[in-house]
Amino acid sequence: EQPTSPKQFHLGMFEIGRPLGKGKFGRVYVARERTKGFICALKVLHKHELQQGKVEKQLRREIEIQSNLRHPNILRLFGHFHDSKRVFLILEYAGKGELYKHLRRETKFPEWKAAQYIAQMAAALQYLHKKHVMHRDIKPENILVGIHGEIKISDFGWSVHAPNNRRNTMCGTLDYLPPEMIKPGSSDNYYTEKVDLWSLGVLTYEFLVGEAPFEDTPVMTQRKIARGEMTVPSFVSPEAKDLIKRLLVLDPEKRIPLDEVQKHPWIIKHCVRGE
Ligand SMILES: Cn1ncc2ncnc(NCCc3cnc(NC(=O)Nc4cccc(C(F)(F)F)c4)s3)c21
Repeated sequence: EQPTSPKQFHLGMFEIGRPLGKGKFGRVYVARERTKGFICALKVLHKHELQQGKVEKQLRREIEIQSNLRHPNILRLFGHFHDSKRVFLILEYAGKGELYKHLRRETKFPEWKAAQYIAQMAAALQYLHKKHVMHRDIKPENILVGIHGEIKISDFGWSVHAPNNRRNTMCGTLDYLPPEMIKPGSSDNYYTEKVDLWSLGVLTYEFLVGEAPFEDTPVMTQRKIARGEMTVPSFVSPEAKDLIKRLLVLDPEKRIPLDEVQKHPWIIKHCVRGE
């Protein structure tokens, strides 16, 4: 009989629904798999754009890394297929869409909500780091919200296995880059998964304040990051400020580890046990 999870997918298997958004490299649609009515998100990438962007290897790495990840706060990549012109990613559908849209609409999150999101991020990052995978592009734009309000880290297009001493020129915002990825390279400027701890600190700040801590012109942002120069507004609670300060530490080795993030007083205060 028909194998339950056919390894071969093709476009005819899906009924395409509304567009969910468009990224740099392609669009995403809700899709329903015809035989079982299974709802997913289908990301369509155009091969010529991937070739022009010289990112085919990155995409293969993303597919390889993400197909082995199973965590409630990490968006699943169920499979992929291609036709003559396009590559398709079959992704878990996040029912409440993009987190950054919620953040922009609400300006900033109340401390209880920010703490729950950061606790879920820390759990997902702990799972990733145990597999020596660093995401390297943690920011609100890469976080989706599931139907039950849980967050899902997504878009592993920049993830790699740690440690990594190749400097991929990152595109997009500088706001989330840690100092060790900004400093002009001494030869041994390799970096580890601790880069995600810095980004978690930037994310905590942005959830509570509504803007990134080093936001400025590109040149000034790089300088502020390299010096760890930022101020936390007085409306942020002392506990939240303490966690931000322990994550935004210039020396990667001195950043608070993820298991201590999950036991931090600010997280404990807002995350009801056994929730
Ligand atoms: C908006 N939205 N709302 C609900 C919802 N539910 C699920 N998904 C959504 N959106 C898609 C989220 C993504 C997940 N994984 C991605 N991966 C990727 O885009 N990879 C990728 C692309 C181009 C180039 C490269 C390369 F080569 F550079 F590596 C890598 S995008 C949803």
